[in-house]
Amino acid sequence: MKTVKGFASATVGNVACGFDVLGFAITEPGDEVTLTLLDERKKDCPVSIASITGDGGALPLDPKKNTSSFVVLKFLEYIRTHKGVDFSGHISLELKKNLPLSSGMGSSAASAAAALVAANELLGQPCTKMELVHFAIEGERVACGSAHADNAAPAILGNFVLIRSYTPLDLITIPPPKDLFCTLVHPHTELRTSFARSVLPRAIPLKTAIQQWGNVGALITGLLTSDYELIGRSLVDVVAEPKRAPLIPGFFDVKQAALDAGALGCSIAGSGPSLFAFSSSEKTAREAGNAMQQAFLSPKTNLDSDMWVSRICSEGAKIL
Ligand SMILES: Nc1ncnc2c1ncn2[C@@H]1O[C@H](COP(=O)(O)OP(=O)(O)OP(=O)(O)O)[C@@H](O)[C@H]1O
Ligand SMILES: N[C@@H](CCO)C(=O)O
Repeated sequence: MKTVKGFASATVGNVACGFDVLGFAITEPGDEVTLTLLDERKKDCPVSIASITGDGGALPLDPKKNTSSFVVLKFLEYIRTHKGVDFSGHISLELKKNLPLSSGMGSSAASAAAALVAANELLGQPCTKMELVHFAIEGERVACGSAHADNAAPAILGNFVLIRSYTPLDLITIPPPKDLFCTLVHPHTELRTSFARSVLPRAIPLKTAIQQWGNVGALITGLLTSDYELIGRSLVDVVAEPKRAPLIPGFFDVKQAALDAGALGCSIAGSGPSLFAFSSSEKTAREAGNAMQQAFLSPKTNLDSDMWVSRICSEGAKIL
């Protein structure tokens, strides 16, 4: 009986201006998926979920509905049709859910990415990490109805990932500047990605688009040249943030608290309700996080929160 444990960390989608085209991974927290290879197939499905812990009973045990098992099913189908690997055994899956659900921290993608690296290892690495990204993206469709890649791709590949094109998928990995630190603050409230997407406009004025793609280009330049000041002034989102900010209690106060504490910039993490901030030192990143948590605790919002300070993860999903 062979057992493999995979790990994938939280990710931040959009990075302010890069709606659905830019995301990055942090080093912790993350989800863990343990896969055990059994000789005999149970029922007619090659994957079953033996246990899920840390989700308070919220997540589906149906292998076609949980992102972790769903993506393994897609992976098995792919290696049968494209790699000639006809898997006749059974995979039993245990999910240790460390990321909060509907948090904006790429929770559904982390489960999928951890399961995929474990499945790939279990079956002798038939796929590259780049191939695994395709299945992880399909997992996002199961989670929220939209196959966006800005959590799934960095969850597998690490670093910043820019999605130049979805069809065909063209991903560009961007290593982080040396002294860039991320503060992630998760207020204790949920916001479903599917709902946060439903409030967005279907079309945007050309003037708005011009502002947005100017910032995306500048942010990428800032990352590639380690120009922290440029990174900070490019963290501007005129498309999603104005529509989603009202869904996050105290958003503007929390963002201002981060900036006042010296952060380079601050915006919604993915679809929220978490916020992320960038700083050019760990000390400032911690001070920004403390200030953001205090702002969430103000009488107006009175929300407890969790905070993580991390460098950008350059490793991606891994075997533990
Ligand atoms: N393994 C899983 N982990 C988390 N959510 C899952 C998982 N499998 C299925 N889901 C479903 O996905 C939904 C949560 O996804 P959602 O995209 O809202 O959260 P998120 O991943 O934290 O957000 P974001 O993509 O904004 O970072 C829930 O409805 C949940 O039932
Ligand atoms: N790009 C996605 C990320 C979800 O975490 C969105 O903003 O809906």
